[in-house]
Amino acid sequence: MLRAENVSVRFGGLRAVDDLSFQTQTDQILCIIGPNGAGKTTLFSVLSGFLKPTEGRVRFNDLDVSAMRADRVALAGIARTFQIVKPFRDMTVLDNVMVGAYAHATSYKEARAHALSIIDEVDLHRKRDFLASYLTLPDLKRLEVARALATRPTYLLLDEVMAGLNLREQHEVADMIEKVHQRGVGVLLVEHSLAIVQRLGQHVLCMDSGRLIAEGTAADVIQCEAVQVAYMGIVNA
Ligand SMILES: Nc1ncnc2c1ncn2[C@@H]1O[C@H](COP(=O)(O)OP(=O)(O)OP(=O)(O)O)[C@@H](O)[C@H]1O
Repeated sequence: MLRAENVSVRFGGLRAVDDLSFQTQTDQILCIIGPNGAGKTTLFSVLSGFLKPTEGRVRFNDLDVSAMRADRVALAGIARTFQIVKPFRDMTVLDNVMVGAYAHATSYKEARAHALSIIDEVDLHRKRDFLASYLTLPDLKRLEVARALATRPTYLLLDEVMAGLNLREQHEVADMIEKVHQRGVGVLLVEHSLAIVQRLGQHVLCMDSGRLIAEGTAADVIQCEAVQVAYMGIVNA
């Protein structure tokens, strides 16, 4: 179970996240939507230990994530990707994924075997010896997910992993996310593409100005008047 309890994050006078609570389980794909600046990435930073909340806390099973360093949170089982892909560009795909695999591996052999199984899972096996700098954007996204998966997460936090992809590429990445989820990894997704939210989101949260303004099924949240006004810019919804 991953639970945010009354989490607030203030940057000076700005409440980037404002008294937000929710919980999710590994059997769920949770999508977080909201307009630019709503606080989605800030919330991910809190959930993954990169940022301490000003108020409230995050619980991951019995652990208080808000009191832990980001590297400890990752080791405990929460891995995140970033909006802007950040691979080691002058390293191969395999070496990039091995960096993540060393989080739990005790030998080169074990790290390599685990990295290869993850590379298979994300369909990058034919490109495992390519330098990351030679990958296309869709493959860079796969690599980003692979690097996170290599740390053996219980929860995988994907921040706008579809950004910059066309609809076909988005659905290919969605296929990969479903496959990962089916083997028991909890998935949290910050997503702008409503087609993907409708496909993947078993539970959807909508944020606006740091606050949670709607929560429920994708259909319910997308039809909610407050969401249509805040997110889709529909006046008199
Ligand atoms: N380190 C920071 N210092 C000051 N303000 C910040 C910082 N990080 C984020 N903010 C502000 O907090 C608010 C929430 O930002 P955040 O990036 O979490 O939103 P978001 O919903 O992820 O937006 P987007 O969809 O554009 O990525 C914004 O007003 C942003 O400018």
